[in-house]
Amino acid sequence: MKNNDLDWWLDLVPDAALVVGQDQMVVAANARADAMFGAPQGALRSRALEVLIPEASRQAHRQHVAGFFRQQTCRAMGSGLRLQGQRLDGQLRPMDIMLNRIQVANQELTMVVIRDDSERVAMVKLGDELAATTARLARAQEVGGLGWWEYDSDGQRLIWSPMVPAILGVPEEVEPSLALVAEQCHQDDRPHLRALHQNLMKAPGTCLTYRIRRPDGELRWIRETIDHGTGNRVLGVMRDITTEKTLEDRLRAESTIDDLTGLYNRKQFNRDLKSRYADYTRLNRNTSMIMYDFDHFKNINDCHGHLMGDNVLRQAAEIVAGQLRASDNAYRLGGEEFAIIIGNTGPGDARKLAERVRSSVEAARFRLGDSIVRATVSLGISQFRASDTNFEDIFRRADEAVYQSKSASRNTVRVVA
Ligand SMILES: Nc1nc2c(ncn2[C@@H]2O[C@H](COP(=O)(O)OP(=O)(O)OP(=O)(O)O)[C@@H](O)[C@H]2O)c(=O)[nH]1
Repeated sequence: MKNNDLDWWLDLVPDAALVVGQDQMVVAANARADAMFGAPQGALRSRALEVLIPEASRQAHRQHVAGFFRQQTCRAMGSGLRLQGQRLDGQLRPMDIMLNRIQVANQELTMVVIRDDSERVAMVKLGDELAATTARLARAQEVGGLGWWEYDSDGQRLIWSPMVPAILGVPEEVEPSLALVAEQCHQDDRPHLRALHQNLMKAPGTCLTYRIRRPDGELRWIRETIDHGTGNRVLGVMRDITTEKTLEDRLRAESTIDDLTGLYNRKQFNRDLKSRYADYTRLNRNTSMIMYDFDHFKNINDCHGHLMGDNVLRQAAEIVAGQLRASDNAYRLGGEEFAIIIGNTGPGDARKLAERVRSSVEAARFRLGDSIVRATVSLGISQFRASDTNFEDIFRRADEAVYQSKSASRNTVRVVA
């Protein structure tokens, strides 16, 4: 090939191409090469090749080129490496470079064909990031006990994430099937789950908690939320909530507070009464106890509904709590039965407090929506006695006193000291 053929020939190359002499000067460059390196047309010619190479790679590049001229080969440069070229504005670009020996007018030259590798590098990076995100997400789902399934009503096809079989305790390769979930579901919860599955297309927005029995016999609590998938698809998110549920049950069992009224519960009442009895036997410090029970409470439920009944219990508890001193404690013993333990108080003070409780409940107007209800309570008072053999004796007498109030006229106070 002759020198003047070189430009014509380079223009035929579909990629950016340069021809470089052994002195590493650019002998010729096509328009694509100029554009790739951000040079005005023809500006690359007669430049040192090194201006197109990032500073950090120049040393390695010199050795590479020297080696190349010793071997008579055509090869990809730096295969396996991420090569970068430097544009004249200093910007670095990933590049794929092919070297080829050519002879022009008896000169040994190198033809350098360059492809901009940015897109491929960006795709590889994106792929790596996607793989990392997918792995993180899978791990998060595993840690959180979270699985998902998607049902396509057009193709009647179900797919699920690997966490679903893991939650169900079946092999990962098991064919996705909602019938399998229903089969494992606890028999008491199964009708609800089946109803949900039969109406999947109307289910988005639904949340269901159910139990499953895994093949290894383990019972698991699942909370399933249904949402819209893409197109005609329904998405189900299954969460294994066994740990939370167990904790919740334990906390409830350990709790000393009544959920409805916020007063202490029966468990705390027994503890406190026992401790007061110990004070009485050791220090001769007496305690009074008031017990009270709503009158004809069944009528309130029957006439105004259970919600109103709950509301009366809640509001009355607030009213009563407002009557107490810091040393008094109020309890809900169960149902519509309540108690107050009063420290260091004689029967006279206990009676005054009981009367205040009675009259404030009687005076209250219990409201729920537009409804207003009135209620009364029957109260009984008792104290520890020297003949008592355990802490429950005072309780039995207070109960007896309530019974006497009910038998008298209700809405009254009786004492069985
Ligand atoms: N709303 C509501 N009702 C309750 C709750 N606990 C118990 N009850 C109701 O309280 C009513 C108690 O009824 P009974 O034991 O017959 O007593 P009563 O109707 O109050 O009649 P007397 O005690 O004889 O005055 C029942 O209808 C129970 O269902 C509760 O937490 N909320």
